Amino acid sequence: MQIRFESSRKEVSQMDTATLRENFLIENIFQTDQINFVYTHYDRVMIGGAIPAATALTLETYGSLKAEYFLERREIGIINIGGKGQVKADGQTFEISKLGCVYLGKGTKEVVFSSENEADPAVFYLLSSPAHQSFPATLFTKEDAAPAIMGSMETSNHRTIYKYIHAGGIQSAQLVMGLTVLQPGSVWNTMPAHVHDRRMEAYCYFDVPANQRILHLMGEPTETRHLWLADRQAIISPPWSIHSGCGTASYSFIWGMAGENRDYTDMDAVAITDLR
Ligand SMILES: O=C[C@H](O)[C@@H](O)CC(=O)C(=O)O
Ligand SMILES: [Zn+2]
Repeated sequence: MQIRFESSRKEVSQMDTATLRENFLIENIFQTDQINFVYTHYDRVMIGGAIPAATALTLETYGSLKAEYFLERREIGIINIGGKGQVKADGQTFEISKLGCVYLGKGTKEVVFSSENEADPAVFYLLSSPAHQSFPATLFTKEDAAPAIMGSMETSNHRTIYKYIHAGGIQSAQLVMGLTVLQPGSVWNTMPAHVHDRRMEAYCYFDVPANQRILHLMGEPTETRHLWLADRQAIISPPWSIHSGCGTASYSFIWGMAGENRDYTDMDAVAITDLR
């Protein structure tokens, strides 16, 4: 497991492209028949992927967690961006289709990922944060998520936000998670941008056409930087950073946060005209 330490605002303002990418871009978590994680010290969030194809995959603990099992002191949100699959948690099986979400709380001992069809395997995005309290295992489909339409065609940011894990949805200790689907022809996410220094955030872009890219923006609002991301790549957003992107085609992405609260609307908006 790769461990990423924090960078200060000042350091980030002086990073070149390669250094920015080393610190914030997550390129290779999705590998067939593997579970891979990156551990970020921003709120101790773990960002991972699991593609069970030829075999089912069991979520194992990592030495650096010093825990008997992965979810001993953690909770996890799981969203499927691939074919139909299953998540088995302490004997309970959840069927999870594309864009479905399963939440598993602290104390869940055995977690197994599997796919219905090896040729079209489930692709599970995993986001885990420390938890002090246990909440029930819960499955949500995208229809359960009370979709919210945002933006407009005229400003190229027409998109649907599906909120799964948050104060008004699936209950958790601190994890907040959901996904956003851009309407055809719209390319901008999270514009106007915002910060929420009470919570870190991570984005994982998917359904990006192979020869297209996402121009992701980060940094303090008056000190922005950009990185080019491809399909199924994720990016860490420090609590003081904006997180916004523009695609060369329409796309979707999973967002997820951990920190001080679980209120989706706790954001400090940044006026477009104030960005630098
Ligand atoms: O704190 C919330 C997150 O940044 C995202 O939910 C924003 C987003 O999906 C969007 O505006 O497109
Ligand atoms: Zn945000």
